[in-house]
Amino acid sequence: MTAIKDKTIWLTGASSGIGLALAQQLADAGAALILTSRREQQLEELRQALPNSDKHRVLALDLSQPETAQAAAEQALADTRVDILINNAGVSQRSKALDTDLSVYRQLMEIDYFGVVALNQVVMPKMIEQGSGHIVTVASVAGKVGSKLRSGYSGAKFAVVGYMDCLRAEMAEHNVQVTSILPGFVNTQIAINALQADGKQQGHNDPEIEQGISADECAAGIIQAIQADKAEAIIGKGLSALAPTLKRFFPGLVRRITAKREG
Ligand SMILES: NC(=O)c1ccc[n+]([C@@H]2O[C@H](COP(=O)([O-])OP(=O)(O)OC[C@H]3O[C@@H](n4cnc5c(N)ncnc54)[C@H](O)[C@@H]3O)[C@@H](O)[C@H]2O)c1
Repeated sequence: MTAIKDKTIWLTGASSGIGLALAQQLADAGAALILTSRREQQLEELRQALPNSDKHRVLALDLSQPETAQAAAEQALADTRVDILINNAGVSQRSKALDTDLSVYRQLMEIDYFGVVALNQVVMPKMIEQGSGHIVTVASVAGKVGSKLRSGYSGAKFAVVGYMDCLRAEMAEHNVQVTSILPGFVNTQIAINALQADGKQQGHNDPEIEQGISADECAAGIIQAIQADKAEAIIGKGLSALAPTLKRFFPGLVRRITAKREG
């Protein structure tokens, strides 16, 4: 059982969507937060608006440059205990495999995969020394089931789910919990910020994302999964949340559905 109150929690992607909802709920629950995303000013405004603002701090990092982000975080957190790391920052994709520039695949891997590996390497030595800790990554149902227009995103999310499985095996002897979160559709900026074939943002929402669960519901589910030390938690409703189970028992059905659906 992982407690939240008075824990130091490093949260990435805190400026928007699921991360913003997590920041609010974790601060309400009495955590001391290290807030990460790219823009320092935006994070500082968030920090000041949170309950117990003096307990929280800001650490702006660009996870599309994992080596630079890792070095900056190592320096900034050298003397800081981290009880829980929540790797939530991420970027999605809306483009066909046939058209997508190789640089877009690399960018998705940098942020959604290498960014996670880089920050985990900052906290792992601390957690091993502490004899406890919890590493959480917000992956996706797309890390279990592929569908159209997401070949790079799904590739990065499948990779991160596999990496987290290995990490769980290696961290067990150190009393470090490892949790992968697999959200279905959640109504955030994810589709608006999704990369297209040329690397430009899509700039508009998708109907299925608009009809997804709220960021608040998703954040509440993530906190429950952390508290219960779940290895993996699917959070969502409808087909997007059922997809991993359907794929396991009815793979042919899932292949037919994904070939038919436009996104
Ligand atoms: N919304 C969904 O339907 C959905 C479904 C499954 C998984 N997810 C995952 O949930 C996580 C949060 O996404 P969201 O839905 O809140 O989307 P969002 O676009 O609203 O938020 C993404 C967050 O990641 C940060 N980020 C993006 N690129 C970054 C970079 N280079 N460096 C540092 N921070 C960066 C953004 O600043 C923002 O805070 C992502 O990992 C996403 O893949 C979302």
